[in-house]
Amino acid sequence: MDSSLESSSSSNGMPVRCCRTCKIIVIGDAGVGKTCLTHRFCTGQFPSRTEATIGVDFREKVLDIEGEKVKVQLWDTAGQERFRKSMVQHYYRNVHGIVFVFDVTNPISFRNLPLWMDECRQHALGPDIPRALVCNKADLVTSTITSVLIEQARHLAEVHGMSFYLTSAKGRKGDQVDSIFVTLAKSLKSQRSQSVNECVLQCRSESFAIPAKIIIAQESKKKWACIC
Ligand SMILES: Nc1nc2c(ncn2[C@@H]2O[C@H](COP(=O)(O)OP(=O)(O)OP(=O)(O)O)[C@@H](O)[C@H]2O)c(=O)[nH]1
Ligand SMILES: [Mg+2]
Repeated sequence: MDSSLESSSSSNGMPVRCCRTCKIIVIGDAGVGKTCLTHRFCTGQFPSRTEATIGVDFREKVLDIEGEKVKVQLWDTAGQERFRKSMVQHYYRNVHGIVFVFDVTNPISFRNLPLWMDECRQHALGPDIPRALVCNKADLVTSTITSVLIEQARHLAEVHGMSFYLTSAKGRKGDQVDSIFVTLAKSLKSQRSQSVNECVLQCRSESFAIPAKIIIAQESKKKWACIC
């Protein structure tokens, strides 16, 4: 799916603003809480019941990032192999950000993280794409075993240059859940600003053979596929 340029109309029918769309995929083993996390972020609620995701579920939320509207489009993917097989190619197309999730009560879901990272690499998602590692179900943390797992996860995140979050989709406060997606959207925005700045500098230092506006548009497209 492509990112898109959206516009809304004012009362006189003129477009009044546009909104960048960023695609963030949420991946990890079955049952780790991907659906609950994305649902919590978009609605503020923990779903009363969920079923295994089949293929993908889409959720969206428009954020105001430093005065700019950014539509965060979440791809809540299926963890079960049989429900994701036919969709994998679509998951990894035009991705702007990645959220890896594991369940703190399920060490296997932690040990499987390298497989999810490999799948990203196989689909040409490089380390330049902002990513987060989420240790979910923090409300169930009880023993030293889970504390050790959390420290290992923190280390893994550091090694791979990812931000780390200990969250509960069920907890009373949803701040940490919000932070995952808001921080990713912010880093995408700053990444884009940087690419535009680099571009402007490049235009200044080169011969202006190509109009600056066109180069900026091309650079922006790489990152967001949408310029306003
Ligand atoms: N206690 C607790 N339970 C959670 C939390 N997040 C999810 N769950 C429960 O974990 C189970 C699986 O949650 P889902 O969000 O459906 O998991 P998923 O990763 O989307 O699973 P698939 O769609 O099969 O890949 C459900 O019973 C949820 O209620 C959490 O933060 N705390
Ligand atoms: Mg799900």
